[in-house]
Amino acid sequence: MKKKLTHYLTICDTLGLDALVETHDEEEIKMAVSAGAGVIGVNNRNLKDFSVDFSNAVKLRHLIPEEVIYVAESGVSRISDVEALRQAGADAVLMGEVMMRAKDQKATLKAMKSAAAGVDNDCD
Ligand SMILES: O=C(O)c1ccccc1NCC(=O)[C@H](O)[C@H](O)COP(=O)(O)O
Repeated sequence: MKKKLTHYLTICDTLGLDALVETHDEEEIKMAVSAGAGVIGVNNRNLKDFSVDFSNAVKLRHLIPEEVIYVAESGVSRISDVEALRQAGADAVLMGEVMMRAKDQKATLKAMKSAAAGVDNDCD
C-alpha cells in the first residue's frame, strides 16, 4: 500500500498537483508521512461505518510533522468547532454538510473563515 501511495504521490508531483492524503488512524498517518505526503487530512468520519468522532483529528495531530499541511476533516458544523481545530494546530478544515445545508452559504463561509483566522465572531 505504501509503495502504491508513493507512486501516486510521484505522479501528482510530475503533474504539478498537490495531493491531499486522507487518513483516519495512526497506521494510515504513519504510512502517509513515510510516503512523503505534503498534505495530510485526518478524517473524523470512519468511512467503514460512517460514525463521526470529532476528537479524532485533534487526538492524532501530534503524529503529523509541523512542515506537513494538516487538514481536519468532517463533522465540523459550528464556529466553535473551527476555533477548537485552529487551537489544536489545524492548518485547514474540510467541511461538507454544513456548507451544503447553510441558508446563507456566503455568510457561513465568511464566519468560518474568520474563526479559522482567529478573528472574533458573534454568530455560531
Ligand atoms: O470519501 C468517501 O468515500 C466517503 C464516503 C461516504 C461519505 C463521505 C465520504 N467522504 C467525504 C467525507 O468523509 C465527508 O463528507 C467530508 O469530509 C465532509 O464531512 P462533513 O463536513 O461532515 O460533511
